[in-house]
Amino acid sequence: MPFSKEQEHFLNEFKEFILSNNPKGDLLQFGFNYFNEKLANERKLFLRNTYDEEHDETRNSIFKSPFAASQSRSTSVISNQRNSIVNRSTVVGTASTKGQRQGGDADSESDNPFKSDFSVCQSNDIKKSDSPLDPSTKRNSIQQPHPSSIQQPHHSNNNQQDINNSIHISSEIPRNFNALRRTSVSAESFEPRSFEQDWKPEHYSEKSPEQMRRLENSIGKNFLFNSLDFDSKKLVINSLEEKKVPNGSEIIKQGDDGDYFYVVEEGNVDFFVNDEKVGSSSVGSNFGELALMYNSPRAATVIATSDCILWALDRLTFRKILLGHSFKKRIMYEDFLKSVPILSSLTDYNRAKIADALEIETYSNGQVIIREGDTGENFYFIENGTASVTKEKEGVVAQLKSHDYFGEVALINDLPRQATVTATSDLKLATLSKSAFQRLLGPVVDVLKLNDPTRTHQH
Ligand SMILES: Nc1ncnc2c1ncn2[C@@H]1O[C@@H]2COP(=O)(O)O[C@H]2[C@H]1O
Repeated sequence: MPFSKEQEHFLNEFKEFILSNNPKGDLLQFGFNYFNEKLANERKLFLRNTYDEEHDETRNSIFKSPFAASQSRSTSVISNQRNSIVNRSTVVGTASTKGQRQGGDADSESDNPFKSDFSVCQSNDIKKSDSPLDPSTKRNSIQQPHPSSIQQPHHSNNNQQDINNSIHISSEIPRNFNALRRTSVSAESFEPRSFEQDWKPEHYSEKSPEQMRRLENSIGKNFLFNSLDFDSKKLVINSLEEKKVPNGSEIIKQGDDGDYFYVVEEGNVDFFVNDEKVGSSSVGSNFGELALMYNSPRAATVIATSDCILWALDRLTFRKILLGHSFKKRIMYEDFLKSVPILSSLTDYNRAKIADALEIETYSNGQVIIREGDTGENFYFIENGTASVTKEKEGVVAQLKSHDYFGEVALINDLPRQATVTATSDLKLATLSKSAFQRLLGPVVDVLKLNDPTRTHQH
């Protein structure tokens, strides 16, 4: 049977790529990288397209997404800053009179989404033979040499051409290529719409109406789930598997392939990168998303530090449902947050957590965002546009532009707002609540303090 046009094109493209890079040695790794990169780009384009569709009400808006430059579809992402994602019942903040707000608050993650009496269980006890949660598993130090950093798809900076041509794979053979070969690439296509009719997750098990109500009550508050429409939420709930994990178990091992994403109903876990503790989390939190999002090896080892009840979502359901919705902000804000100087010292993981917590506000030229003397509730990054900072006694004291931040002084010093900030163009802001600011910007607080514009006045 002859190849179809599409198949022929596909093969030719790969052939050309091999010819132009002339890889020597580990061809399999080379091929893996090529297709992994393609998959990542497909995902990114998909997310942007979905974002476009969701935001088409303001296609003519003049606000620009930080990712706009990456699109030759100049009317697409650029023009999509709708004031709230109302149609999907995902709104957390409604449009305020000050500005318009959209997005979810990952802060709600810190609420206990599982606090209700939780006897809804699937009796999916962990299979000893193949489960990463095998309670008999002892914590081993990691044998496999492994890149400590989180592997992420390459993101060239921003134009459609770049996206299409962003496969820049070295033809050099990785020295320890066998040990480092990543095998977790997933062949699943990133087209949620195509499965909606017939696709059922592998571990799908209908919950009773009573179980459903209780599960929905408990996880509905988690930011991961409150962005889902009714059908997707039902699918996710029916796909969750309960995992009981004894204290001391290794739930995830750094370097392994990603199989499940976890939400903690009960108990505490610690995270280790290269055997060094990097954090911990407890009730209502979630983990294990990175390997599934980026098709990369597990970035950390996760150990239960008490008996835990976890809800696990399989990789495919995670990718098909949650990735397209709940983690969209991570993908959308990844490049932006990387390019904000104050955040450059943070790890990718910390920036991802910030992206989860961001909310978007839009203001028109002339609108006041914060007023001198008010109580400080939020911290802001300028995603697009300009603003001026004025003090009653001094007049204009600063001009702000894209990638600048403001609103930190009141939060770090526990003071009323020290100045008024006014939009001097249409303005798009990414904002963090005070609690998210305190929780997520801890590592950069010293730098914020050093840069505190009121510091010279105080000393
Ligand atoms: N500092 C950290 N670096 C990487 N992963 C972390 C960190 N802290 C917590 N984690 C979580 O540990 C998980 C290990 O599996 P994943 O790489 O899939 O996803 C990871 C994150 O959810």
